[in-house]
Parts: sequence; C-alpha cells; structure tokens
Amino acid sequence: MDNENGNHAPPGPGQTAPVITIDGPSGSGKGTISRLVAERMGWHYLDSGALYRAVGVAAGWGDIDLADPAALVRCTFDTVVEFRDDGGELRVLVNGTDATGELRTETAGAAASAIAAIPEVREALKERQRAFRQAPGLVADGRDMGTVIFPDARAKVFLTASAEERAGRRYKQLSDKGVSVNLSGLLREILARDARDANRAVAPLRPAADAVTVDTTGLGIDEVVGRVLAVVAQAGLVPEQQ
Ligand SMILES: Nc1ncnc2c1ncn2[C@@H]1O[C@H](COP(=O)(O)OP(=O)(O)OP(=O)(O)O)[C@@H](O)[C@H]1O
Ligand SMILES: Nc1ccn([C@H]2C[C@H](O)[C@@H](COP(=O)(O)O)O2)c(=O)n1
Repeated sequence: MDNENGNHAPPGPGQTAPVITIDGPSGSGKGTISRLVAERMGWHYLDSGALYRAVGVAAGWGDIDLADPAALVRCTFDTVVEFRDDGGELRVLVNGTDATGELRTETAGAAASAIAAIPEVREALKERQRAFRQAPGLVADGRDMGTVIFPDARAKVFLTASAEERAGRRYKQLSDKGVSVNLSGLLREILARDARDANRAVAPLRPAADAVTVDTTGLGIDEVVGRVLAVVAQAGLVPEQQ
C-alpha cells in the first residue's frame, strides 16, 4: 500500500480491519466525537495525539530540550505508552505512571505539537499507531490519520470549527474543571498550534483528498455525531448499536 508520503507498507496483522479516520485542528471535537462513534460502532479507538503528548510529557520529565531533535527521537523510542479502560474512562500511563491529567494540559499539547514536526518522531510512532487496527474495526483521531497512517480507511472525516468557537469550547472545558483561563490567551494558543500543525513539512494538518469535511461551528455534539455516522453509513459501515 502506498501512502501520501510515498512509503510502501506491506500488509500486517489486522490490516484488513475497517478504519474510520477523524482528523482536525485542536478543539474541533475529534476526541469527543471519535469516542462516541467508536462506542456506536462497537470498535476500538485510537487517540493518536495522546502518543505525541506522552512523548512531550516524558521529555519534560527527563529535562530534554525541545530544541534537541536527536534527544527527542531517543525519547520517543524509550517512552512506553499504555492505554487502560478504567470503567469507561480512558487512562494513559507513560512509562508506568498514570499521566492522564498531565497529558491534557496546554503545556503537553504545545510540546506535542513541537515534537510532532520532527520526521523521525513521526516515523517512530507510525507502526505503534497502525497496531491499533484490530477487528472489528478502529476509529482513529488525529491530524494525519486519513492522509498518512490509514490512507485506505473506509470513511474519512475532517472536523473543523472556527478558531473562536474552538477557543470557547476549551474555555468552557477548563472553567468547568475549575481552571482559571483567559479566552483571548486560549485563542492565541489555538491559532499558534493550528499554524504549527498545518505548516510543518511532514504530514501537515489537512483533509485527505477523499475526506468529508464537517464544519461543527454552531453544532452540538449529538448533531456532529449524527453527521459523522451519516458519512460512515454512506461508506457502507453499519453501527453495532442503532
Ligand atoms: N460540537 C460541539 N459542541 C460543543 N462542544 C463541543 C463539541 N465538540 C466538542 N466539544 C467540547 O469541546 C471540548 C474539546 O473537545 P475535544 O477534546 O474532543 O477536541 P479535540 O479536537 O480532540 O481537541 P485536541 O486536539 O486539543 O485534543 C470538550 O470539552 C468537548 O466536550
Ligand atoms: N496524528 C497526530 C496527532 C497529534 N499530533 C500532534 C499535533 C498536535 O498539536 C499535538 C497534540 O494532539 P491532540 O491531542 O491535540 O490531538 O500532537 C500530530 O502531529 N499528529
């Protein structure tokens, strides 16, 4: 199978299991929507951003300079990431330590975004991501799921929303957790992350040529799930729970 980077990947175990990819910028709702779609399908779920965030967190723990690509590549190979289902809640262990909360911080997101621009880091994480492709199927969320990691996915969605709406969602998410935040600061962070993710040389954030773009500005979560499930149905995939 040739992907958009021109690499030739031989078929591996589980590679025939169907995949739905949900890519998009920060705060577009990829994680929320992917989890709900995976639940409806009765399929596995991959939060690919968590892998990049885990490397960012491990680099922080090891005092590794984000401007030292060689050390970051070594850190990527050395970092063990485990996903655990804790009564329906996904927990992420980094080198054996539960880092679920730390992974969701803006510091971890910004570190992940910087690290994700290093081609060798992306290469090192490729097979780890593809290993999630198991029967009965996989819903994968990220930036390059439809373009690079699973170019043969059965259904591809690109979720988007205005930067202002995404900043507003993040504001609410953090305020609900009791974190004191500033809306204009969040908007600046979102715009900076969009620019870094979309302008990097390798696997930039962009819709796959065969992706359906869903603009979620002004849409509620249930409405977005409905639209994504319509794309999934159009691809001939049937949810487990109707
Ligand atoms: N359509 C929607 N309407 C309102 N709020 C939404 C919608 N989709 C997601 N949210 C909320 O927005 C916040 C961010 O969503 P989520 O974490 O799923 O985004 P994301 O794209 O995965 O972000 P990131 O890439 O930074 O991890 C969450 O609090 C979520 O509940
Ligand atoms: N497939 C992916 C997933 C994530 N990244 C990078 C870029 C993001 O800014 C950062 C954090 O991701 P998030 O948890 O916000 O989805 O990780 C990427 O380059 N490719």
